[in-house]
Amino acid sequence: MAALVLFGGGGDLAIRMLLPSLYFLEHDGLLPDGLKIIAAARSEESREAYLARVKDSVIKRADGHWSDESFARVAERIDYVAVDATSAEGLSALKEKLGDDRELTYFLAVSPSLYGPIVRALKAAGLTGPQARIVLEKPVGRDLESFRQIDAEVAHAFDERQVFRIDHYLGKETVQNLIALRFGNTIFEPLWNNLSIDHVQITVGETVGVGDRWPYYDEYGALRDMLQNHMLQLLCLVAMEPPSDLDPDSVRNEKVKVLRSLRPISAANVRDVTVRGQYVGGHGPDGPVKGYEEERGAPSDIDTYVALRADIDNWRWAGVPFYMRTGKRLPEKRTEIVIQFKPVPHSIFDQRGDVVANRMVIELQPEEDISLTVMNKRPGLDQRMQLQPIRMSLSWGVDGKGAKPPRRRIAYERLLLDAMAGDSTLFVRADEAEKAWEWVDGVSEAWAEAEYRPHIYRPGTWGPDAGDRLLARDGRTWNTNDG
Ligand SMILES: NC(=O)C1=CN([C@@H]2O[C@H](COP(=O)(O)OP(=O)(O)OC[C@H]3O[C@@H](n4cnc5c(N)ncnc54)[C@H](OP(=O)(O)O)[C@@H]3O)[C@@H](O)[C@H]2O)C=CC1
Ligand SMILES: O=C1O[C@H](COP(=O)(O)O)[C@@H](O)[C@H](O)[C@H]1O
Repeated sequence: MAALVLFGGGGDLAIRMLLPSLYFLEHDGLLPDGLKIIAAARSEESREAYLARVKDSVIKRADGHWSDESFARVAERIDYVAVDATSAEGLSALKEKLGDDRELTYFLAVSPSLYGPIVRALKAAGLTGPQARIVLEKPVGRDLESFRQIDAEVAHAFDERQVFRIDHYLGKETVQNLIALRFGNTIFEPLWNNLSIDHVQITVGETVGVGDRWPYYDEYGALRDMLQNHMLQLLCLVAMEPPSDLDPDSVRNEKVKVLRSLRPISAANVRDVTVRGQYVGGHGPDGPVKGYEEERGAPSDIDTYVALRADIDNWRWAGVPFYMRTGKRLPEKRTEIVIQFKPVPHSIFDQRGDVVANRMVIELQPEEDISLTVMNKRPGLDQRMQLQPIRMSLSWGVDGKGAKPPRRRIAYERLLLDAMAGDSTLFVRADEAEKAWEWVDGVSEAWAEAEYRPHIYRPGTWGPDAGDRLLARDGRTWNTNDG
């Protein structure tokens, strides 16, 4: 029989994301027959109390998709067990519940510092084996060295084919749609290079602050929390060469090549090509909000905002900057990739400013959409032809048939199914994570060497002014989505 064990089953990620994902998979009849779900954490909690917490969380997310029957079915699979997962003895209650089950998927929704100890304990308890799989949440480690240490510990008990390093951005529908757009169509590929593309922007804006997560966040900052993983993965999917097929290794080989081509950033140019920021207190959309240092209760040099210019040194992308920015307490929850095409080489229209360069916006949040801005003629009998930019959306259901868009899935739904089925295409291979850490370590070392402290920014703004100057220096501006 198969079992999914959620270590950290009582924590924020599990309650807010993983259990609701499992409910939706149950609702859609996609969970494997007979699958048991065992939530494991140290706190003593009855199964009933745990299920009540899960139910509250699912109801919050269900939004028109709640079903008592579906919840009853998923609840039947769920058990809760109090364990200290860092020692073989601590795992005895779990071992008992697993009995003879050997098709085991372990999901480590715990602090990365526990990955090594938990893997050691699983091995010592005899709970590893060729049919077991382990899912590791990001970030694995906080730099290249700690990544390698954790990876070596994991490798004592699991082969690479059994290890699933999760990056939930890869489970987002639009991210997979980007693969479909690039490799399921012929029209974009001839344009997808430095001949037609001026630059690329990747923005991940969040309105929330760090809040209670500061003990974790203060060691990682925006660079390690978001850019090392989610944002570099997005960059890889935009920039990679077409893989020969969709096999996990074919895709991941191409992503690694991109990471290897990233130009290192050094202390000599770090102030020109990167920006660090940290929010202070002020007014958010719902009233006054604390600054990061007030939340943390002490001064801190950590970045809650980072923006940088990445250059990919290969034939396709030479001279095309990839600008990336992410931060907490920004004005909008917005995740998007902007492909900015070059302007027309010569305008035949009266005023050059009439012609706006084409732009493709791949929006992941708040809406999922891919749109292309093209120029067309403004209707009318004006003597001089008037142009206007038109945004064509490739959204679900915008095909004139008025189809109702499918429910927007939680990214973890896809990834949980894939991990249990052993499909690692949408997971991060060890060498990808290594290359990403190597590049990001270069940035953080350059910050340290150049003694680059974060600029402050007010909540509800798009970060420090230096973030705008990063693009202004190259004669460009961030996408504002207002036309
Ligand atoms: N929260 C989020 O939105 C996201 C989180 N992540 C990653 O997911 C992981 C978990 O994060 P999050 O849920 O926020 O963290 P939490 O602190 O909310 O949860 C951690 C969980 O681990 C359990 N735990 C701690 N020590 C042990 C132990 N020795 N044995 C068994 N269980 C233990 C805790 O329960 P108890 O104290 O009862 O043992 C708790 O259930 C982290 O790696 C984080 O970086 C990644 C993306 C987003
Ligand atoms: O991994 C993380 O992601 C979330 C943002 O995820 P999203 O799917 O809502 O965009 C971020 O808030 C968190 O700091 C980080 O650890």
